[in-house]
Amino acid sequence: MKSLKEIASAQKKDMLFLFMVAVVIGTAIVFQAFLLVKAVDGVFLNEQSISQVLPTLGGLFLVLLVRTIGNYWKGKRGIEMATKVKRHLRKELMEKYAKNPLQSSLRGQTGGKVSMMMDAVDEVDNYFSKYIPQVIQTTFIPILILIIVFTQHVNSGLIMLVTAPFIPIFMIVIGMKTKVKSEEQMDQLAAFSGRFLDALQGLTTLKLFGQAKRQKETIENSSLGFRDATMEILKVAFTSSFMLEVVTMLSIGIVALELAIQLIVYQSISFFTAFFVLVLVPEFFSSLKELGTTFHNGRTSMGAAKKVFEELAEEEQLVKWGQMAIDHTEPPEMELQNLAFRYGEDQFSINNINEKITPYSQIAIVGRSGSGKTTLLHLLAGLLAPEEGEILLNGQGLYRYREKDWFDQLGYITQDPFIFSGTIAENISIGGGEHVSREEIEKAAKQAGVDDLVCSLDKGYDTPIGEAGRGLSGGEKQRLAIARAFLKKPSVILFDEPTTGLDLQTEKILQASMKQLAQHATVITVAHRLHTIKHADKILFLEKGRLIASGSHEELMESVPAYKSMVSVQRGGTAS
Ligand SMILES: Nc1ncnc2c1ncn2[C@@H]1O[C@H](COP(=O)(O)OP(=O)(O)OP(=O)(O)O)[C@@H](O)[C@H]1O
Repeated sequence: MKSLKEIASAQKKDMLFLFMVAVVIGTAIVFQAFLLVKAVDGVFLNEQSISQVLPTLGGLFLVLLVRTIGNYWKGKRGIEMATKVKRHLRKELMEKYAKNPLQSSLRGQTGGKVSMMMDAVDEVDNYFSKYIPQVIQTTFIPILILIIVFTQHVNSGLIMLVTAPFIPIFMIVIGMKTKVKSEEQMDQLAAFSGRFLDALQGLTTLKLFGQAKRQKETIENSSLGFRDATMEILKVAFTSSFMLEVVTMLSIGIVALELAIQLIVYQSISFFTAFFVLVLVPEFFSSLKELGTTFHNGRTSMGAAKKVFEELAEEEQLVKWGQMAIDHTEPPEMELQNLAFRYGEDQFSINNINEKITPYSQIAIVGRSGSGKTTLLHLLAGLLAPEEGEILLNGQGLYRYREKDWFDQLGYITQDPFIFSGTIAENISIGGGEHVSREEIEKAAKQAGVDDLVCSLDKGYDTPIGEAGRGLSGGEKQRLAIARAFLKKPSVILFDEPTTGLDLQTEKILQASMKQLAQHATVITVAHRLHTIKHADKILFLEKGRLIASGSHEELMESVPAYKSMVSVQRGGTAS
C-alpha cells in the first residue's frame, strides 16, 4: 500500500455507491431549481392560486427530502470508509510495533509512536469522510448543471465555463503548500509527544538534577513549534477559503449581471429561464467551492498519511519464525554459528561468535561494561535477529521453530523485571498456564525465596503491587521473576544477574533458587558475581562484541590476561 489514492481505488463498491448518490443528488438539485422556479413563476407571473401550485410545492418538498437523504448517505458512507481505513492502518502499525517489540523500541520515541497511531491516523479521516465523496460528487454535479445551463442560455454557460477553472487552479496552488506544511506539522507533533512522554517518565531524575525548569522550557519550545506549524496550516486554510469565496461571488455576480441585461435591456430571455439559470449557478459554484475546501483537508490527510506509510515501510531486521514444533521439554543442544549482529550502520556490533552449549550446563557471559553481554542474551532469546550466522537448537536453526514453542521453553529473568499492576499472586501466576492454583503460586514463591516477604505483608499474596500498588526493591522484583520461572519450568533460562550490591542473605537466596532451577535447565547468565563466574561450567568472555575466549574459570585465569585482570578488579585488586 503506497498512497491513500490506491486505498481509495481499492474500495470500488463504496466508490460506486458514492457515484450513484451523486447522480441522485445532482438530479435532485436540477429538479429542485426547476420546481422552485415553476412555483414562483406560477404565483407571481401567471397569477396561479396556492392550491394550483400545491402539487409543485409537494414535488419540491419530495425533491428536498431526496437531496437530504442523499447527503446523509454520502456522509455516512464516507465516515464508514474512513473508519475502515483508520482501523486497517492502526492494525498495521500495531502489528509492526508488536511483532518485534525489541526492534521497534530501539528506534524512535514512544510518545512519537503513540502520536503516529492516534493523531496521524486520525488525520487520514478527512480524506475518506469528506474529500473522496466530494471529489466524486464534483465529477458529476457541475457537469450536469453546466449542460442544463447551456441548453437554457449559452452565454451564461460560457461565463461559467470561463470562470470555473479559477477554482481548481487556486486549489492546486494552495494544495501543494498544504501537503508539505502538514508533513511538517506531523513531524512537530511527533517530536512534541516524544519529548513530553520522555520528560514525564524521567521527572524524578530531572528534579534530582535540578533540570526540571530547563526541560519545561524544552517542552514549551516544542509545543510552540507544533503551534506554529498548525497556525501555518490554518493560515493557508483561511486564505484558501477567502479566495474561493471571492472567485465564487464574482463569478455568480457576472452571470447575474449578464442575465439581468438580457432579461431587462434586450428582453431576449424569459423570466423562467433567467431565474432557473440564476438558481442553478450558485449550486454549480458551491459544488466546486466545496471541493476546494475539502481539497485542503485532503492534502492535510495526505501529509499525515505519508508519515504513516513511511513508518510502515521502515525496514527492520525482522525476526521471522517458522512452523516447526518443539516437542521435547529437555534442554536442547545449542550451538552459536558465526553469530553476528549490529544495531545499525557504524554502531555497536557482535561479531562472529562460535560456541557450543550442552544441555544442563551453566554458562556465564562475562566482559566489561558495554562489551555486548545483554545484546548476546537478546540474540539467544530470539528477541533480536542476527545479521549473519545462526543459533542452532538440536541442529536446527532457532528461527525454523514456532515462536510460541520457543518462548514456552524459555525463561528470561532481566535485571529489572516488569511488575504489572495487580496482586503479588497475579504477578507470579503469569509464569504458569491458564489455570494456576494458589498452592502452585505459593510453592513457586517459596522456591524463589520470596515467601517470607509476602507473609510479612498484611494482605499476603493479595497485596497490590506494580504501578497502582506497593513498590518493590530490585532484588524483590527479581525473586518474583524467579518465582514465575519456577511455575513455568523452562528448559533454557537466561538470567541477567543484578549488578547492584545485594545483601548477603538475598544473594544466598538468589543463588540457591538459581541452583534449583538449573537442575532442570540450561542456565545462561550474564554474570557479575565472582561466585557465579567461578561455578560456571563454561565462561564466555566478551570484549567489544567479540568472543575472545571460552572455558572454565581456571583455564581462563591461566591463558587470558584480560580475564585475569578483570577478576582481580572484582576481587578488589589482588590478582590471584
Ligand atoms: N539500541 C541500541 N542502539 C545502538 N547501540 C546500542 C543499543 N543498545 C545498546 N547499544 C550499545 O551496544 C553496546 C553493548 O551493549 P550491551 O547492553 O549489550 O552491553 P553489556 O555488556 O550488557 O553492558 P553492561 O554490563 O553495562 O550492561 C554498548 O556500547 C551500547 O551502547
